[in-house]
Amino acid sequence: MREERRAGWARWGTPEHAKPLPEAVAGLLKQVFEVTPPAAPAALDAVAAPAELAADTLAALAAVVGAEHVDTAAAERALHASGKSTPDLFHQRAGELPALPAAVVAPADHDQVLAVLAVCAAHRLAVVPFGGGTSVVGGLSPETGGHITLDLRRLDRLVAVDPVSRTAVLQAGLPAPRADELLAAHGFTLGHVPQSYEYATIGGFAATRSSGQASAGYGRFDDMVVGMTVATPRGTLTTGRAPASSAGPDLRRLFLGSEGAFGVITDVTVRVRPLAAQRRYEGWRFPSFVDGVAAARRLAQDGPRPTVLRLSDEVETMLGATGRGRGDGGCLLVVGHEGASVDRVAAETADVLRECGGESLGTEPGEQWAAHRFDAPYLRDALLDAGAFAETLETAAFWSALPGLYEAVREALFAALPVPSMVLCHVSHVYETGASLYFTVVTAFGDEPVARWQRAKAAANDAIIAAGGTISHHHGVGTEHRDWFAQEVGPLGVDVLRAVKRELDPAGVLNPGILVAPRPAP
Ligand SMILES: Cc1cc2nc3c(=O)[nH]c(=O)nc-3n(C[C@H](O)[C@H](O)[C@H](O)COP(=O)(O)OP(=O)(O)OC[C@H]3O[C@@H](n4cnc5c(N)ncnc54)[C@H](O)[C@@H]3O)c2cc1C
Repeated sequence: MREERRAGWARWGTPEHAKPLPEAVAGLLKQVFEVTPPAAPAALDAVAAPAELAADTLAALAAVVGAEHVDTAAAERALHASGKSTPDLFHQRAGELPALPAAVVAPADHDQVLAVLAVCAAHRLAVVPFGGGTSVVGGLSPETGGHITLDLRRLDRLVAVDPVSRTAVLQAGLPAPRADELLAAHGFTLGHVPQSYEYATIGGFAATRSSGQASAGYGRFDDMVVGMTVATPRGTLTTGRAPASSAGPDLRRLFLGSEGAFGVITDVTVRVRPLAAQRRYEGWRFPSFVDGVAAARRLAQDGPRPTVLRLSDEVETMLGATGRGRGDGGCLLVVGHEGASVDRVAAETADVLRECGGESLGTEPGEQWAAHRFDAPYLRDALLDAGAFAETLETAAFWSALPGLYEAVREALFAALPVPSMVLCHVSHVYETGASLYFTVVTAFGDEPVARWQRAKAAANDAIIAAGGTISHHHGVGTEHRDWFAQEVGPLGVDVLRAVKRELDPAGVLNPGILVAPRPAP
């Protein structure tokens, strides 16, 4: 994994998994967007990283985890300085990392995590938990740098499986594919498949309240978590001792989405499901996005509930970004069924979709989507190599607010972006009461691509709050959404979160500036 991470410097995947741009897209970029390929990315080994930690601090950390697990090499620090948003990739490509850690520390177990936190509290040293490093909201980049990164890669065991209750205890640093591999040996799966599946970890999913592509059937990661062990500078907290409880507020919920600001999640007890006996993915065409949204709502509210439900708007359908565009207009809905009664559920779903005005395109578009479900970030690499910027943002709202939110975000983006730019959207997570919207923006770099994106993103964030959406359905808050998150929860909400943080992390060393801004000095 460490070699793979090196190979993934300044891009999403490793070069051998790179996906070339389709010729038509490459042509469009040159002719319409007039892009020119940028300079090659800075080499990882060229990143300068002067030593920053005092000898006594390094010795205290080494005494806990062993000197071989405290890495101060420049390359290792650079690889842990940020996540994988497009602005992160720009910083990496430029070799300029605003929040370089002073060391990367890799504890072996929960007790070592606790002991590292004690060292950090004693030395007033900021500490950033690091799972798969796939954050897209600045969750790994506190404002100052000079912190230590707590890389959880050695917490990589399946601790226990309870086949009777259908639960499993997974250590936080397990990457999702490895967690599924270990569970498969017991006949189980998580059913959690975000687009970042190849690299993201169990602890990261819990810390960010992640949501996967099959959330319609398996639920969000929040729904899967039945318990957690959390190391804090004040000691250990264990949450979740029964499937349901009315014993006070649910402390699990306090740590789900806490993004490393309240503690370090060291293991997660998850609900697991039997491995799917059958799978079937189909494509359906709807005359318009409005019609497709109405069909998705009908299924979400009245059933039957497919495992995957993914509706592209007209532009995304045309570009075939999440499935195969048919070139004959309308919107593509991908419907996936996994489990034991696929044929029955597929037939019942088909009846409903037909009633809602859908036209079956057979299994080909659905199977195509499934085969290419992880391609988009690789294509983003290819776009960046060509000189075009591709970045995403997401939100969610109640069904009644969804059409207004869709229009408001598109308008805000178009007003802030240069001409020509493209804005694509899909719905990929549905609930009885509402759904998510996921936007993709494609535009040329311009002179200052990061500033260009920041302006567009700020305009979209303002529009989201004004139109009644949440600032994030599944990417989290990090530093990038912090100001809008504060508007969403209000000043009292921020104070409550600060009070929790103060209690668990009195020295304020855990992920400072992530989730909530530090309290201003009196
Ligand atoms: C191309 C791409 C596609 C993506 N697709 C999806 C998607 O489909 N659905 C989705 O939900 N998200 C998606 N994301 C966002 C990201 O993958 C998720 O937020 C994921 O849950 C992060 O997991 P991670 O292990 O990489 O965490 P990291 O990026 O390492 O960390 C994320 C945050 O959690 C904290 N953290 C990590 N581990 C722990 C821990 N054990 N204890 C406490 N705090 C911790 C970190 O400090 C940081 O603030 C995508 C990202 C990319 C780059």
